[in-house]
Amino acid sequence: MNSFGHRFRFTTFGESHGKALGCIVDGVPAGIKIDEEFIQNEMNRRKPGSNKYATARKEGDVVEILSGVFEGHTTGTSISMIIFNENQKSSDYSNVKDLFRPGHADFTYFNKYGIRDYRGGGRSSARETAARVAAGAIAKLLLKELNIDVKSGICEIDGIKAENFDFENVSKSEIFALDTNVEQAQKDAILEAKNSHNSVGGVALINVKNVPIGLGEPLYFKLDSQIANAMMGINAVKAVEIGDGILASRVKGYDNNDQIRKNGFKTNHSGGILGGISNGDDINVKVYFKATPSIFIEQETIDINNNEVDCKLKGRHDPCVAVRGSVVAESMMALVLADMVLLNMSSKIENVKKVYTKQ
Ligand SMILES: Cc1cc2nc3c(=O)[nH]c(=O)nc-3n(C[C@H](O)[C@H](O)[C@H](O)COP(=O)(O)O)c2cc1C
Ligand SMILES: C=C(O[C@@H]1CC(C(=O)O)=C[C@@H](OP(=O)(O)O)[C@H]1O)C(=O)O
Repeated sequence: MNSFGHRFRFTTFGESHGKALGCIVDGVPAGIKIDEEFIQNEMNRRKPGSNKYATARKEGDVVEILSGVFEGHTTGTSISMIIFNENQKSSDYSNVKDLFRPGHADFTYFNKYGIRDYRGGGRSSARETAARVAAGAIAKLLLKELNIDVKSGICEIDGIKAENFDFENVSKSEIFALDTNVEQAQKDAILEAKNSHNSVGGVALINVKNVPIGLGEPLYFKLDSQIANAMMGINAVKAVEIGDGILASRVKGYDNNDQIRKNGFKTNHSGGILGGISNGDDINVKVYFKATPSIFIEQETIDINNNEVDCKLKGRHDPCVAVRGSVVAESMMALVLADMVLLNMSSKIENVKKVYTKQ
């Protein structure tokens, strides 16, 4: 069982080759209009089997809401949602039943638990991220009420930077014509890797607009630490950068500081976060996905009895997980922000009084 969040909480259940996956979202205020078409559209943006850049496993990823919604609005009780698996092909995994795929979670799951659902990696499969996107859609509906807008896009695939995207200088560029705009050279790199039975990695950029000042709980639940935790919890994510990230360690203070005028910050090197608290500027976060571990080139590994063996995989895999992963990262950002919005309501006595005293 995984749990996430303080006020706006969610947990997911299910395995990739089991009967179903789902989530429970708790702490959602009553009265939010639930747009089921919006939720399904979010699911469709992530779902597998939609194009040649994704795994061929075809799933409808249709979400059924089981609780917490009445006459189209949240009731303040926990919202549970279920997504039935339709297209498991577990026979693809029969030859890796007793061996560990390099780069996947097989080795660590088996050593930690002594038992492993080898079918698609079970719980370690990113199929679980479907449930996160369902939960994230509820968070987005809350954020929509506050006009907070979370978007994502691909800024790099296999080391190829998006042309319209000034990756080295995020804070000055007009980057946010986003929405998973994978450019042609990047698409070609994905197909080239796929055709040579290999895979590529990539970087997604998450941008949030209309962020109120004050989100984030110092000192131990800083907004940036919560975002990093959420992003690093996504399968295949190996690094997270807030704002200019690594670049901030390479430039001088004068060039990194965002100077302030009465109508706002002149630049946004910080990624919209200072002292763990949102400063009202856009939040910009880059999420680095490694190349898909399951590839179709023969590799060396060991089996559960420590014998050295060759590993030749079958099945259906994403040649580049960053593309669909960007939607997951966007959902995780929405979940963190929804949580922080609710937590922040009690940061000042004026806000508490607004709720508890008659106006
Ligand atoms: C959206 C998405 C799709 C993924 N698809 C695959 C896949 O088809 N095959 C695969 O081996 N790994 C895939 N992964 C990555 C694995 O789930 C991940 O590498 C594995 O669980 C090991 O975890 P780690 O890479 O975080 O250490 C995907 C990840 C994401 C986010
Ligand atoms: C099913 C999804 O992606 C899966 C993620 C995944 C992995 O190892 O993470 C491996 C593949 O699983 P399978 O071999 O069972 O098809 C992908 O297809 C999904 O995203 O919904």
